[in-house]
Amino acid sequence: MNILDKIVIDKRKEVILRKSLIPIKQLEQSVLFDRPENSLAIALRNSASGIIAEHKRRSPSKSEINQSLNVQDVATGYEDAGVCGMSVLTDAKYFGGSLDDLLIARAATKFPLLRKEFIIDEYQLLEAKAYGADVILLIAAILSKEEIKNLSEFAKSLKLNVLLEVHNEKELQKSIMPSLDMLGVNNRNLKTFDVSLETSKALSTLIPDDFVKVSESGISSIAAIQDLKNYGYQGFLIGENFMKTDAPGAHAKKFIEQLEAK
Ligand SMILES: O=P(O)(O)OC[C@@H](O)[C@@H](O)c1c[nH]c2ccccc12
Repeated sequence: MNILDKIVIDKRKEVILRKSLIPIKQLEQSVLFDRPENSLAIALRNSASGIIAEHKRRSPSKSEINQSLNVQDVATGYEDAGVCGMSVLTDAKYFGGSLDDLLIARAATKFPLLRKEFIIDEYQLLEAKAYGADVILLIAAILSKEEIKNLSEFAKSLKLNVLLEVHNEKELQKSIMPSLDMLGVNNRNLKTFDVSLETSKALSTLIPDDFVKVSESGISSIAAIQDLKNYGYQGFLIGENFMKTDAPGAHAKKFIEQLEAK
């Protein structure tokens, strides 16, 4: 069994437990529930840099990245840096994140927030909304076409943007549908952890132009972004390169300045 299978098995158990602890009604009563759409897709289309910066303490591929930072400082640092939006890992077991991280980031900022999670159930979309997310991630490798359709349509009804993540042509072919806003290509194979930016390049021509194209993972240089822009990418999801430093916001700021100077 690969790591992704393990994560999904644990996630199914976690969602059952969460549902029994917090009823849907309570999530819907969150003061954050009725917020208007705050579109990451539009922010990316209008941006010169297209950076989405991530909060990630650890990961199965890297174990520890940074355990000492405070999510509020990271969030305000990223917002000051001028990134288009922030991705917040909320999985606890494998990534050391939580829904409270999302809530803290929401309280501190106004830019679009992505709940970075292994979504398998509509309940997690209600949680995302209730804790302040504007965008959700759907991972094609763990969902059927039917599930992608149902979850993305439900997300749209909650005024959440949808970023659909693929890693190969087969996942892409089953996923293209109008209820998605952005198509992300993960350069990291979540089953083996191999990373190659060639994955984004190879899949770029197969993504219809009406979706904002996002390249995810393993991006650490200005040159890589310039290269990916030539393949039509408008969004660049960067985690470790910023999070491994003692001041992710300051590093994101410098990175964006260099990018915009080119
Ligand atoms: O830290 P990196 O290599 O810059 O990657 C960030 C992000 O793309 C990565 O964390 C990610 C992409 N898709 C995911 C799905 C689940 C968990 C994590 C991810």
